[in-house]
Amino acid sequence: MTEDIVRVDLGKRSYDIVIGSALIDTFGERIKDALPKPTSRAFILSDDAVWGIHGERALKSLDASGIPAIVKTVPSGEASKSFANLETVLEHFIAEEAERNDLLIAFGGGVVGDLSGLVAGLMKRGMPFVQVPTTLLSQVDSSVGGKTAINSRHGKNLIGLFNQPVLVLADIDMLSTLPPREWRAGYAEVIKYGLIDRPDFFDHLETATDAILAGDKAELAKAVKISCESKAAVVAADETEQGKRALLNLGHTFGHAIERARGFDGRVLHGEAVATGMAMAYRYSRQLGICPGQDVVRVERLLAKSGLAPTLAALNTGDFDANELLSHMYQDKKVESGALTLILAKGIGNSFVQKGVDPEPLRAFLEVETKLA
Ligand SMILES: NC(=O)c1ccc[n+]([C@@H]2O[C@H](COP(=O)([O-])OP(=O)(O)OC[C@H]3O[C@@H](n4cnc5c(N)ncnc54)[C@H](O)[C@@H]3O)[C@@H](O)[C@H]2O)c1
Ligand SMILES: O=C(O)C(=O)C[C@@H](O)[C@H](O)[C@H](O)COP(=O)(O)O
Ligand SMILES: [Zn+2]
Repeated sequence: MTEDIVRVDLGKRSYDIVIGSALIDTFGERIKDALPKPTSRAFILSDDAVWGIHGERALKSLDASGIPAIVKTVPSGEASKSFANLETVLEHFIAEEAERNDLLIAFGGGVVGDLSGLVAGLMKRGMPFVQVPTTLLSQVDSSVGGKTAINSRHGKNLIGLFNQPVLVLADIDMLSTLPPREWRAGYAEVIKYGLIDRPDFFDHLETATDAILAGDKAELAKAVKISCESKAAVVAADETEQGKRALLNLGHTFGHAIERARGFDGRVLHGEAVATGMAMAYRYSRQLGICPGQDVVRVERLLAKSGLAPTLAALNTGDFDANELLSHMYQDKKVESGALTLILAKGIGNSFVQKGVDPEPLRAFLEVETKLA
């Protein structure tokens, strides 16, 4: 398989996303240019499961390139995006005398990536970091764009920094060990790009879903590349979400409220919540009379075909309370002067940012959503 390179164009902080096969075997050589000095060490942050499966190969490659490595793992899962882990990881790397001219490597999914980016930004006021995303979700979304965060008891990603990596290495072969549920969750963010502004991509996904979720390499590489191109273009235009970057948040105001309602305990994964949140955004758009009903049906159908839940009930985690969901939505980072911002849609591939959302019709909508079968 040939490699694809997608550039994230951010002036001095521009970087490449390398998408390919067996990248991990040449990992050491590939990060050499990202090392601030020839003597820099690699500080690797991973999670227990990913490191158990892929760590040995990564270390072998670093060793072959003569790059010393210090490894720290955290438990797998969303609960690791916590203050406690942030402290543990920082103190561990500081005890190992990490220097600003060393390189931090995020080796894992979005949890490890979000935590690592924050660690890298805080460590001695900043050290460079490389993203090595190992889940579908992290290859198509979280490793790109520099949003880093941990969760607060009040909500999702509320403590964080914009901090761009210096390189992203997306080895699609690593996805061969990913559990099916994680494939599906990551695929929600792939569908998101079609829904935002790529109706052609959405059309393609309607026929290519089975192949992508079965790990067909050509289809997978194409989906990862298109997703990264879409995200890179938005990030280059609006790095810190002053405007159009908010489109990447389609389904997330609902989705993050769902995750918060379940306490980040793994019952609902991020991608699963985003899938349901996107269907809700489309249904709310239909209720407002701005989105054709047949587009909503297509969205719900593709999500269901992908093993994702178009409704809260289909998440199969019990009841949700409309008022609780609405109160969690008010912790969203897009809230302005106390008013909600939602990403709504005029159709498939035609999403837009709606500020100043009126809470009362939304509350009524949520009452209905929490009772849907
Ligand atoms: N920063 C951003 O722009 C951004 C974008 C989207 C999502 N996110 C965040 O990303 C997180 C979700 O990321 P995720 O879906 O990658 O979850 P994750 O990091 O929890 O990984 C999912 C699971 O898969 C396992 N795993 C990872 N790679 C594997 C592999 N190759 N083989 C076998 N198992 C593997 C992990 O151990 C974990 O149990 C959420 O916290 C979300 O908020 C951030
Ligand atoms: O990169 C972005 O911008 C996104 O919104 C991508 C989302 O998929 C991702 O989940 C992000 O972390 C959500 O951002 P937040 O600002 O709502 O926490
Ligand atoms: Zn997301």
